[in-house]
Amino acid sequence: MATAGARSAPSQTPPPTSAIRQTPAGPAPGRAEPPPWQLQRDSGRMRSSLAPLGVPVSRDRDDVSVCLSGSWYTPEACLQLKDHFHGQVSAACQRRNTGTVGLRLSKVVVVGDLYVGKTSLIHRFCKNAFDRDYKATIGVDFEIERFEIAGVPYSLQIWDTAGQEKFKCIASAYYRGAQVIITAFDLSDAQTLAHTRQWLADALRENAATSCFIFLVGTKKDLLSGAACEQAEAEAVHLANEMQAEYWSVSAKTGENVKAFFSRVAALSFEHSVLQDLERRSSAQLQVGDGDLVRMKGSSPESQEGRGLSSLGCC
Ligand SMILES: Nc1nc2c(ncn2[C@@H]2O[C@H](COP(=O)(O)OP(=O)(O)OP(=O)(O)O)[C@@H](O)[C@H]2O)c(=O)[nH]1
Ligand SMILES: [Mg+2]
Repeated sequence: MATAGARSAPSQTPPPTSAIRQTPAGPAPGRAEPPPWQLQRDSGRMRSSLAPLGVPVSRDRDDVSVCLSGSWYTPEACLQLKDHFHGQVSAACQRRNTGTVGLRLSKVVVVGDLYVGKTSLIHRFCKNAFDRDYKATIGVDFEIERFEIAGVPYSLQIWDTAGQEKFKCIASAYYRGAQVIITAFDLSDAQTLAHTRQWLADALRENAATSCFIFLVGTKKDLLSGAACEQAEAEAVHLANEMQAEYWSVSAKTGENVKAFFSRVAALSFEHSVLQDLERRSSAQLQVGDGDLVRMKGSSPESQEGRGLSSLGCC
């Protein structure tokens, strides 16, 4: 597999408050970079937590070391590589000052050709199950997955959309409001990779590119090996670069990389949500602060009307 750069879509420059660092090169082969979160199973559900914050220790390194190990890491596709949450996010988590983030659902939309394995990928993650038989998704379906990240509850609403043409108009009605877009293709079918451009374009028609994380995910990794796999991945990494997407390859059948992939999705969107919330609250506070200043000067808001802001100064 490979992790490659996520884009938090704006331009390629991370927003000022973005936690995601661009890393010029990956860790040495076999040396796992300390992951920012760790995974726990809780009643069959995936949970992720960052504990303790900022301390480079993981009790469950396997998935992350796979995705970051040198043999899979592809720096040419990597726009950003995350190894720590943004300082403001860590601090907010420690102070339990994450606002409404724990109450909201972050929307993840999975798109791609029929039969590429979108439903299977989601089921592997959410239910730890795999079905060999194909049952086409009709329209859309969704799963809600709850996490705990750094002690903060966090939920992803994962939308599974139909790849069949006849259901496309139903499915596309659900693209709007996505925080994460996952474009999936079958590693053993080059056509499905070529089609991901169109799938992404369709999803972005309903979403501001600057507000989404985009992933390109090659499925059915178990079907390929050796040179064929390398070739397929090289092409995918190339396209991921163009899309400014982060590339992963997974197998719903064996479970390879599935947990690590969704953990990354959760971590990135969690961090983004917390930063957004902090920004929103600090600008709201600024506005309230202005009002307080007016009152502190000893006059009612009404009496200030008609007086310019300059008249509120201390002199
Ligand atoms: N070998 C292998 N087969 C897989 C894998 N993932 C899915 N499949 C098989 O591929 C077929 C299609 O999988 P689905 O998950 O239903 O595909 P989909 O993308 O949801 O299809 P639509 O709902 O029609 O868009 C099924 O027969 C799955 O068992 C995988 O990782 N490895
Ligand atoms: Mg499906």
